[in-house]
Amino acid sequence: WGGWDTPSLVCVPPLLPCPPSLCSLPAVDATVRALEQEIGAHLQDGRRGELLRGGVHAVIAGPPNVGKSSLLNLLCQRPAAIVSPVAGTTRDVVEVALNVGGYPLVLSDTAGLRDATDPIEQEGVSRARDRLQQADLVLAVLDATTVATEPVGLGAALGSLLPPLAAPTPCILVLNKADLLRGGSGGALRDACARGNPLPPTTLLSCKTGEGLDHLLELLGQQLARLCGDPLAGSPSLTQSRHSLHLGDCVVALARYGQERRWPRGDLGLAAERLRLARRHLGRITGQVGAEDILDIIFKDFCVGK
Ligand SMILES: Nc1nc2c(ncn2[C@@H]2O[C@H](COP(=O)(O)OP(=O)(O)OP(=O)(O)O)[C@@H](O)[C@H]2O)c(=O)[nH]1
Ligand SMILES: [Mg+2]
Repeated sequence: WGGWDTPSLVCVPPLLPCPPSLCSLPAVDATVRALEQEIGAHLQDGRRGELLRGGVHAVIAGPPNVGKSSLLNLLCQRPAAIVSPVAGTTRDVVEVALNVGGYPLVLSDTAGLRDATDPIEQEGVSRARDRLQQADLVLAVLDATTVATEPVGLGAALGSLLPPLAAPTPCILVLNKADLLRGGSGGALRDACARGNPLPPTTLLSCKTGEGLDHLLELLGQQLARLCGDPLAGSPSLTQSRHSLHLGDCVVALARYGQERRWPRGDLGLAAERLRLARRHLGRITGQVGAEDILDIIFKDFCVGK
């Protein structure tokens, strides 16, 4: 110790490596990695939160006159869609919101899928195909009195009915007009429904008598539970796309922090800036919001000015 006139002796030498117990960077790296993985797992929740908030979009599809509109009316317990014996009755998409077993369902009735010649019906079929591409769940309806009675034939009928979908979409096959089945075909179809493979969950139904409705509701409940998960179990779901967006940006910023730290000559200042950005994206969800976020929420959720 040389007193006040020898300041170099009291400075901590800047180039000495910091003792492991004091150096916090590896701990920060590990925490950031864990956070990145945790947020990534939330983002991989299969849109469960969004489905719980906005409803599972289920589309009723099938050839004309098989009872699609009758099915919609049966499920919503009111004559929401026009039913008639004339094939090609439904043109526009008819949408109803329902609650099935506590899960929100947005059910759409669509025009019968066929090569229509009438231009208005063609437009209806085109809208039906568009809806199918956006569906979270498909209720494919066939006429039980005209289909093959063994699973392979039924699977082929289903395959030729549905257009190739953008993503693998869960499906329930409904064989309607069961009240009209004669002879042994009812039994054969029941066997096919029970056997499953290569069919999706399949049920016989009569929209006229209500026979098979309980089984259909059971299958619907199972699919909804699979799509939405149990909202009371596990980690909270992301119920708004805004949350997913900010969490996605946050993960990107955390990943860039990691890149900066792995790079042999990575810049600690830039790495810190990545963390600051990540924190800002999280803040947009947790309440540290900017003016633009407030406007966003007002216009999105409260519809002021629309
Ligand atoms: N017997 C019997 N008839 C039914 C059943 N479901 C529907 N129908 C009749 O089948 C006809 C067509 O029913 P819709 O519900 O309009 O059929 P759709 O598939 O919507 O027809 P499009 O809109 O033309 O594609 C109507 O006459 C219904 O009353 C059923 O379970 N049993
Ligand atoms: Mg219809």
